[in-house]
Amino acid sequence: MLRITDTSLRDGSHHKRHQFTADEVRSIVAALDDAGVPVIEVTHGDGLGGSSFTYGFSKTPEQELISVAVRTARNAKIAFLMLPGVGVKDDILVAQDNGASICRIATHCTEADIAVQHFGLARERGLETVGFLMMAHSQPPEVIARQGRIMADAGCQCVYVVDSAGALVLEQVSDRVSALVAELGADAEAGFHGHENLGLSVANSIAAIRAGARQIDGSARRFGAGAGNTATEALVGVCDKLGIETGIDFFKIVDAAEDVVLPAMPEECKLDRMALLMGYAGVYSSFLKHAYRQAERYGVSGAEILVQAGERKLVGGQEDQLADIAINLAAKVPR
Ligand SMILES: C[C@H](O)CC(=O)C(=O)O
Ligand SMILES: [Mn+2]
Repeated sequence: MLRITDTSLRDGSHHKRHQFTADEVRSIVAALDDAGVPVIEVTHGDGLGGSSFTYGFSKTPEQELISVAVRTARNAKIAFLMLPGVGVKDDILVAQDNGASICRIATHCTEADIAVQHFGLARERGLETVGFLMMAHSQPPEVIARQGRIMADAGCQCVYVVDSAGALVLEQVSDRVSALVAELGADAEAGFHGHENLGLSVANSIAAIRAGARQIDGSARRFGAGAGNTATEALVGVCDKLGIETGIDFFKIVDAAEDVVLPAMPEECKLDRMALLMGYAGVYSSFLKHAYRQAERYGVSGAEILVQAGERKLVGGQEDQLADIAINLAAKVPR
């Protein structure tokens, strides 16, 4: 059976500027769990420890949200995300104490080695592990496979191709997933996390499944960074039609997305000019809100900030450079 992880309560945190309340988490987890979603990810958008000046402060401490999610879910497992350096090993232990059982560790797709000790700790403590190779469009399949091998050797049980920029197009997904599957063999599974910036997240997820991915991320109502993630409910419907079992009830997940998740969203995730530019230029989806903020602050074009972020090949953690680009634009510094 394909395993779908719903990340609306983690990737959606970017879109909500990390302002989830305990009540929202409670009602969304209850609805997703009732629909049969097997894994629900809950954390600050930038992972454990993300609540900060750089990334934006959480309204409710993420560990409290994790506890609420664990107490609410009857069947779903609760996962958390951590980026080594943003969070630290102790954060993993606290999340486990709060009842989370799946530890997802994300690195830029050339830097898997910074996660080795975190995978080791998570496995030692009996947590299930997932590895995220972020900005996977920026490296060819063989590099993704080599980096996946580093994660698997460190104890990662499923390595994800993460299309953080929503920039991958169909075969570019299957080529990366196939390379991972060939490299990992029986040592670990492969997964895929998509963004909708070029309107391809469901199709890309199917390409990933056909290339051998066993785990796929979705977000109900696409609640996520940029144009949002693969809509969980659309993915479930397409999987039903293709005969791919997910264990999720299509009618219940459609209702959950519309009646419970949508009311918690500040607005729908839009496939607009800014999102399309991100997909086209290969820009990290979670830069979107930061780009809007800097554009407003310095009176410059948000679209131009994103285009230059793509030219600079910025990666997650370089949010401060968006301010630098905006300042240069305002001062009309030639690039
Ligand atoms: C920390 C990022 O938001 C992880 C992610 O969802 C992505 O790279 O995409
Ligand atoms: Mn994402």
